[in-house]
Amino acid sequence: MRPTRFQNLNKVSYFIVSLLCRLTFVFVVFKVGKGFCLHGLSEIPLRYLQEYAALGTGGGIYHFRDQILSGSPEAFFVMNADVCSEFPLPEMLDFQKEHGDAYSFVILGTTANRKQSLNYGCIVENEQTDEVLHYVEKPSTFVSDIINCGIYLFTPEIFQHIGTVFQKNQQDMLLYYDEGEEQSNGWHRAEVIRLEQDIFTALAGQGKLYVYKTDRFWSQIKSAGSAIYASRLYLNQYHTTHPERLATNREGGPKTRGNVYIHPTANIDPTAVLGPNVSIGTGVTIGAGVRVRESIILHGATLQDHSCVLNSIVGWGSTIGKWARVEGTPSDPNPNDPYAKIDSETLFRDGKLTPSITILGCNVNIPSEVIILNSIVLPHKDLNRSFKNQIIL
Ligand SMILES: Nc1nc2c(ncn2[C@@H]2O[C@H](COP(=O)(O)OP(=O)(O)O[C@H]3O[C@H](CO)[C@@H](O)[C@H](O)[C@@H]3O)[C@@H](O)[C@H]2O)c(=O)[nH]1
Repeated sequence: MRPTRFQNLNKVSYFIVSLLCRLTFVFVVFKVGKGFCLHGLSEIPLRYLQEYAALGTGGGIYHFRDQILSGSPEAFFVMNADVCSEFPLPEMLDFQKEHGDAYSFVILGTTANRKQSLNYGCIVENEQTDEVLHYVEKPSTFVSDIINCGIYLFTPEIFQHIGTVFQKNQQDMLLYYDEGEEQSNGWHRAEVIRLEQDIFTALAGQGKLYVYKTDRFWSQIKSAGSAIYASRLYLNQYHTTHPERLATNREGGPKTRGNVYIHPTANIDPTAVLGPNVSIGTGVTIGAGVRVRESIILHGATLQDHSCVLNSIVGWGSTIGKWARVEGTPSDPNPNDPYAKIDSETLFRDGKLTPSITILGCNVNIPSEVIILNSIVLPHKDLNRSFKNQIIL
């Protein structure tokens, strides 16, 4: 196994707490000898825990607390499933040891610009100690430019705090409801606990909650457009973590520009030009004269001769005909603002589809010599003409 930042780290389990598409990752850390230890990532046992209803991130982990705490871990990470990051987990563990007491909790924070900070949890810290003094979830006016990244380090003590909120919710429900079905409904509602509003807001200023600030890459992945941006961040990260994964210009291979990942099973004509920010999946076929930029081509797709794919995601097994052009509009953060984040905008603005990347679902067929612009094409569609700014069902 390749050495990773996690090597020498020992004994971890990994849980996914989920309901439908609501996902939270829980990453449990045990103490071995003097330090905290994590395994090589490929050896982590993975368990999938399914909530009976959406319980909120706090309620979800509280519901499964016995399983998370089995084996008496020293600490565990909780991570929102819709973020990408360098995930500085070892650094957060070190930070916890240096700051606060052994029972303190750590939030990963980063800096956002004033306007965008309103879309996130905002943290006011003590600049000397990094203690969280004040926490407001998505405030309506400016509170702080340090935002919550949705990555937390907890000790088992967090469950006492969540338990207190749970009991209070239960008492409130008992006061409210008298009988039967309504009461069981109330029981469920007592279990719904949001980490941010119900726990962090109360813990702020109590000497329990600290913020570890990162200036490394971090982004939400909430919209389709952010997938290409996230791919760019990870490809860039490969320069330090996995340089062998980045394609280089070799004789007989395609011409690459910037960061490009090519799966070894892909079959690419040497006259194709790929990059920057291109990821080519397993078994992809790319013909002569093809141009691909800022795109993700998923496994089994075929790009026929002289086709052009820009700012797009091409689904599994899709085919793009000769001389066809598949193009989207990037929705990257403002490159002139170092703290700008990607806007997780909705699909529609003023009743119109917002121009964004083009996405082809799986097994889509694009005929030769057409243009597909800023569109979302659902799976298994056989198109017969050009489309612009459309969702094709
Ligand atoms: N299992 C489970 N997961 C949940 C539930 N509710 C939310 N999640 C998961 O929790 C994550 C965030 O939930 P959102 O409700 O989408 O919140 P947000 O707008 O992304 O804001 C959160 O993330 C920001 C950083 O990306 C933070 O800045 C903000 O404070 C907050 O934590 C997602 O991965 C979501 O799937 C639930 O009931 N059950």
